[in-house]
Amino acid sequence: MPDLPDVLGPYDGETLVGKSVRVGATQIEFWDAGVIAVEPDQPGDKDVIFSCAVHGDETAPIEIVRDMLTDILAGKLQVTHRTLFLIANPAAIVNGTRFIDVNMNRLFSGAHKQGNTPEHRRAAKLEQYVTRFYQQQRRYHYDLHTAIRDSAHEKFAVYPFTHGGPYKMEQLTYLAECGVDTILLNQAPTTTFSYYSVREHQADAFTVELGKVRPFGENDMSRFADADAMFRKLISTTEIDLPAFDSNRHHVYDVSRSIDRTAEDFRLNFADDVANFTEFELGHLLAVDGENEYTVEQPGERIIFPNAKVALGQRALLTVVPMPVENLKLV
Ligand SMILES: O=C(O)CCC(=O)N[C@@H](CCC(=O)O)C(=O)O
Ligand SMILES: [Zn+2]
Repeated sequence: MPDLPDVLGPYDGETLVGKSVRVGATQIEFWDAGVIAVEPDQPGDKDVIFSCAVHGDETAPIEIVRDMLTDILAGKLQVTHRTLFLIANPAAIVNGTRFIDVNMNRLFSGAHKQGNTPEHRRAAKLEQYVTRFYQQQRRYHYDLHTAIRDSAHEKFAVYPFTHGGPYKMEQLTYLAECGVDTILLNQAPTTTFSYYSVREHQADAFTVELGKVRPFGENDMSRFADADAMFRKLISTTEIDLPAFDSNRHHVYDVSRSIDRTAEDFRLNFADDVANFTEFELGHLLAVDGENEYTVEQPGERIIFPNAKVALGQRALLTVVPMPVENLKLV
């Protein structure tokens, strides 16, 4: 298992916390371990957050963030817009696990007040850092992840619940340019990091799934080239020149059901290697939660994020149904 400094370069923060360095016309401040604010002297009108390692074993996003930081510190990537990098759970990275005590991506929007583990405390601090950071009117937050399973759509993003608000064509196009051609529309409030930024800070925020979880050293970084290039473009260009919105580029799925594990004897009725977005026929038994059986209720219903090992009371499976892009309220 690599030590934190090996995987993050100098960004573990123990030596840098409270310090700042100057690179050209940019100040780089180390607010905390894994919390790095990049402040151009004459910033543009966007505030951009990239977070990674909300799940500590999702290594590709950590490498993408590390490489951006390395290039910023070397003066090779010039930042135009204020940018905050959040390496959310360094302890879980060192441990090589999704989390230490609890899943951090269930602890935002105040849910961290329900406990006192290191993850609860870190989630509370991350909220404070986000609040401290956002100043401009145009706010963005891309919370970068990789998924446990293979996926029929390798790259996809969760569009947090908009409370009836429209979906932004510009954001869908930006994500498609990143290679993220598939969007899940969440239809309820959650305690995820991306929903927190949407709800509390009116940011355009997304959970972005960039591929499959792999250990450090096993990521094929060429698979992230488009995303990496667009992330860099976002922070270094005053206004990105995006192509016009094209509905044919996007696969959209509506979240149909969120199935929680409530019983000790929870099981999924399909194999561990069944990929995200796999469709089952109507009536197929998907999961058994104690006395309750969950079967496919709608034609075209597909599974996503299945995980029988989640803690009691947590989401063990989502189901989604395809939605024609034409049905979306777009702006
Ligand atoms: O692959 C999996 O089963 C989990 C991948 C993952 O961490 N997904 C996020 C999605 C967050 C969201 O719904 O916005 C999570 O479960 O936290
Ligand atoms: Zn994740």
